[in-house]
Amino acid sequence: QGEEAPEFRVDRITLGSKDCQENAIVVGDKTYVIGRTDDDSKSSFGIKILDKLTQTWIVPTVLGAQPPSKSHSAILINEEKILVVEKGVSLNDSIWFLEIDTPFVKQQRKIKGSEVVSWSKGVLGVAQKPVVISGPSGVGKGTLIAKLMKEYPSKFGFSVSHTTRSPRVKEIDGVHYHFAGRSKMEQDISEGEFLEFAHVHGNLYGTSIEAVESVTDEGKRCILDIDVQGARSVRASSLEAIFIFVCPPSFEELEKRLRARGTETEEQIQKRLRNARAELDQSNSPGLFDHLLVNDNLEACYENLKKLLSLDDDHKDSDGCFIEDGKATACYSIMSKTESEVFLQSETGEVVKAAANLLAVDLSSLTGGAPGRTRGLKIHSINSIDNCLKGIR
Ligand SMILES: Nc1nc2c(ncn2[C@@H]2O[C@H](COP(=O)(O)OP(=O)(O)O)[C@@H](O)[C@H]2O)c(=O)[nH]1
Ligand SMILES: Nc1ncnc2c1ncn2[C@@H]1O[C@H](COP(=O)(O)OP(=O)(O)O)[C@@H](O)[C@H]1O
Repeated sequence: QGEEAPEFRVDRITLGSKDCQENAIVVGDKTYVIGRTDDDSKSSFGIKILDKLTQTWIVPTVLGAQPPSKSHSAILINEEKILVVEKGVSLNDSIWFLEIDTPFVKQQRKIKGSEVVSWSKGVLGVAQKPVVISGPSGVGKGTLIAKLMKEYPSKFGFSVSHTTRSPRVKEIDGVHYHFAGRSKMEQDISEGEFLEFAHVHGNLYGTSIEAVESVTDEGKRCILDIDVQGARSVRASSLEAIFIFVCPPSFEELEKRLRARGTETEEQIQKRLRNARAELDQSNSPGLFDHLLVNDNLEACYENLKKLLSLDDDHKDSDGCFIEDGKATACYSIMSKTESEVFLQSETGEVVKAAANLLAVDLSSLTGGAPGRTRGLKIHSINSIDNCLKGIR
C-alpha cells in the first residue's frame, strides 16, 4: 500500500464542476481522482486513490512522462486503464492513458511493494516494425547500419543504447551510445525505463523505451544493434520487431576484422572472440532470428539487407488517421463511450449544427502501452449526431 495522503484539497483538484466529476473514476472499491496540483507555480498532475474499504487516501507512484497539465476530461476504458483527453493542446498530443492495472503496472507494483499507476501517450496509427540486428563483435553490424542510415536518413533511425563501457575515440555521447554510470543505469532499469538490458563483454548495455519510441515518433523505422541476449528479451517483450543475425564468413575473418578495427586491447579482443562462439551457437535458437545474413562481401551483404527490409511492407507508416489537421489546437471533452469507441465533443461549437465537432476515437486495435506509447489509435470525425447516437445504442 502507498503512503497516506496528508491532506486532500478538493479546491486544488477542481477544474470546474463538470471536470471534477469526470475525473473521479470509480473502479471497484477504488476511486481514482485525477487532478492537478500547483506547486511552486508549476502545474502538474496529482493522482490520488480513495480506498473505499479502508476509507484512506493513497498517493501512488506515478510512472511515465505525464501529459501537459492543461484542462482535461477522463473516462474508464476497462479495468486496466483510464482515457484522459487534454484540452488546449494539439489533437496529436491530447490523448493519454492512465494505466491503473495493466501487466506493466502490476509488475511495478510488485517490485515497489506500493501502489503504482503509469501514463502512456496515445499515438495515431501504427508504426513499421523495428529491426533488431545482432551478431558477434566485429562482424560488421555497425558498418551495415551506418550505410543504411546514410542512404535513407529519413527512413531509418538508430536506437541509441545506454552503456557503461568507455567511449571509443570517435564515439559521441548521445549519438553512438548514451555513456552512463552503472548505478544510475541500474536505477533506471529498476524503474522500468528499459525495454531490455544485458551484460556484454563485461559491461552493462541496454535499450531504453525512449530510445525506440523517439525514433518511431519521428516517423522513422527504428534499428537496434543489440546482442543475442537483448534480442531474446525483445522477442519476449510486447515490441513486435524483425530479427536479423549477421554472421561472419569464417571465424578467422571475424578475428581479422576485430584486430583491423583497432579499437580493443588484446585482452578485450580475446573476450569478444570467446563470446562470439557462444553468440554464433545461439543464432540457431528456434524462433529467435527471422533472417541470417552472411557478411562476406560488404556490398553484397548490404544489398541483401535492403532486400529483406523492403520486403516487409505489412505495416504502413501510418494508417487509420482520418483527421486532417492533428496539429490544430484541440478542445474536446469526452461525451460517451461504446465497447470500442469514445466520442469526443468540441467545446467551441454547437454539436448538432456543426457535425465536425464530434470525433470518434477508435480503441479497438491498440498496441504497446506503458512504459512506452500506446499506438494504433484511430480518430475520425462523425458526420452526424445520429451516427454517434447509433454507435452508443
Ligand atoms: N542487449 C544489448 N546489447 C547491446 C546494446 N547496445 C549494444 N549492444 C551489443 O553489445 C555488444 C558490444 O557492443 P560495442 O561495445 O559497441 O562493441 P562492438 O560490437 O564490438 O562494436 C554488441 O554485440 C552490441 O550489439 C543494447 O542496448 N542492449
Ligand atoms: N564485409 C566486410 N569485409 C571486410 N571488412 C568489413 C566488412 N564489414 C565490416 N568490416 C570491417 O570490420 C570491422 C568491424 O566492423 P563493425 O561494423 O565495427 O562491426 P560490429 O559493429 O559488428 O562490431 C570494421 O573495421 C569494418 O570496417
